Amino acid sequence: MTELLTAAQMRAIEQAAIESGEVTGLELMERAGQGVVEAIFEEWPELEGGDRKAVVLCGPGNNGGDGFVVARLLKERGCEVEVFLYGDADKLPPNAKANYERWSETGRVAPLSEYTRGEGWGCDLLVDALFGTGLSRPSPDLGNLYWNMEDMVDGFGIEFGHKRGRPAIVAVDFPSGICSDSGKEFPHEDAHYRFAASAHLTVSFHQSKQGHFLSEGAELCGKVVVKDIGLSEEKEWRKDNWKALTKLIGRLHPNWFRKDQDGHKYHHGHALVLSGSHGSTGAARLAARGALRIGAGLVTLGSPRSAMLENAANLTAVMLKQIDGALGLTEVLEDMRFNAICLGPGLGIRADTQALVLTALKANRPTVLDADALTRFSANPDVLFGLLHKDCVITPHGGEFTKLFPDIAEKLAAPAVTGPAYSKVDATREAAARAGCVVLFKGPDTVIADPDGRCSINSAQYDRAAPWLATAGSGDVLAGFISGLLARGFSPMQAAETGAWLHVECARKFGPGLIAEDLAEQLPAVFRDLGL
Ligand SMILES: NC(=O)C1=CN([C@@H]2O[C@H](COP(=O)(O)OP(=O)(O)OC[C@H]3O[C@@H](n4cnc5c(N)ncnc54)[C@H](OP(=O)(O)O)[C@@H]3O)[C@@H](O)[C@H]2O)[C@@H](O)CC1
Ligand SMILES: Nc1ncnc2c1ncn2[C@@H]1O[C@H](COP(=O)(O)OP(=O)(O)O)[C@@H](O)[C@H]1O
Ligand SMILES: [K+]
Repeated sequence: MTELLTAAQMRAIEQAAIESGEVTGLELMERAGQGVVEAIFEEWPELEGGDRKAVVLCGPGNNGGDGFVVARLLKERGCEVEVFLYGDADKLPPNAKANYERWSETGRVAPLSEYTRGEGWGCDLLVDALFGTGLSRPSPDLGNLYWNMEDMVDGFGIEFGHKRGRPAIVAVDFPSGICSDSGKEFPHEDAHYRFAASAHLTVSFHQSKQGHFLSEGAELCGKVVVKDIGLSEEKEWRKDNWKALTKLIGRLHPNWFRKDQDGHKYHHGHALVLSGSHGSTGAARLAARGALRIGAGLVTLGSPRSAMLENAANLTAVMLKQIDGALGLTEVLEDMRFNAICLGPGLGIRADTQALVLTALKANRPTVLDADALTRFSANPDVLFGLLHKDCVITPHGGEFTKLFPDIAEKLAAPAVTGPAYSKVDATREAAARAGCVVLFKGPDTVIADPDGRCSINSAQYDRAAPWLATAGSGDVLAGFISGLLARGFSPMQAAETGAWLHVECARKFGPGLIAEDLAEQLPAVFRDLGL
């Protein structure tokens, strides 16, 4: 897993390195500029040599300082470079000022208004070094520029390489206008057209930042490349701060999923999934099949009497047991071999769902609550929070999250006014602390947090985009995946992270045309690809 930093964490790491004498701020800025130029030519080798023109837009802080380094290095590599500054050169921070002066020895710096007033783009490469991690408020006067950049990113590729006027756009650290912690744009009522820049390529430093993977961040960054700027491993700092670090879930190791060669089915747990009544049974069957495919030794679907025939006609490897209401569930759970429970998909939001949830939670087994098992508590979430325990995982989508945590959802939905803005990471952490269990908050940027503050993002963005997951029932399959992993003995956090990651892998394996039934059927191929 990779760690994602906030602006404050990046500054702390930078500060620690500078104070230890390991590096100076000016050296870091030079390496950042070098990293950007390296990434540009790696992405577009055709920009090297020949008659190429670059425009570099520099801002009033250190992001602008990186821009002056980029301008100098591009010029050294043979580009014709024009530089525009937003703000007052006399107020630049010291390192940025030093690089401004260095550039000024060989080139001119014009005010940004000269560029934005001009006709067309007039370059092959546009470097956005206006704002990075220090952006703290909206920039209404840049709305028009941002809007044009979005247009350029959308239209890119048609004439690039043939006709000047459709530049490749590179963002230094972030497309300007995005909050680096939350990925939100800073809106402003006076802004024209757009609130943040767009880019084809974003080059960041040392480690990715949270905002590259949250909210609008991923959409506007294009592609993110992270360049090493020689900051050390900062082991001490990490030891003190590990809980506050957000992880990006990456490729999982096959050992994670292997089954012992000599184990029998009860070694891998027995998951119980509760079905809704007749006519509402498909969701639970999707979850049950997901739990079985992901490796639970046994999976039983608990069905009310009214739906027994319907379920029996549609199940083979998944077993079926009649469970009528909370009393029936209490009796079944006397069998301690049921070591994971999944409730919610298709369960309905009547009072009997509440009774089932309360019974399941009192049994104190690893439990996944999804869909109706969450919605049922919209009017009284505190009743639910009072019973949830540390072995639970709840898996709300945006609507369910809002019903359970209305005040947190309101903060998350509020427009960013000052930076750093309240993020989906902040929201999920706060929700997990309140619920007292793992919360998996769905979306292309699925965020998972536990009550201790550990947090990770499962990204279905960039080259892991999986828009076909937005299909009815895919969340039910995820709930099943997580329950199956709980049955196998994964901890709630591990089960949620692993289930979410495999869910996206399955969607990508199948690709366009995916429907929920297809997801679990991709698991064998995904496991094989992992080397299992
Ligand atoms: N940390 C590191 O390790 C490294 C960092 N590096 C680079 O530094 C960047 C961070 O630099 P940074 O902190 O100077 O912030 P930056 O993004 O340039 O913007 C702040 C400036 O903008 C101003 N300002 C803010 N909002 C505004 C608005 N709406 N409209 C107008 N002005 C506004 C704000 O003014 P103030 O809020 O103080 O009034 C301040 O002057 C980082 O992204 C990376 O590129 C690399 O060199 C490598 C090592
Ligand atoms: N555009 C998208 N890109 C990636 N994943 C998505 C996207 N839209 C939805 N998902 C994922 O699909 C699943 C949908 O779950 P949910 O909304 O509960 O659906 P349902 O209730 O129909 O099963 C979640 O895991 C969510 O993260
Ligand atoms: K930028």
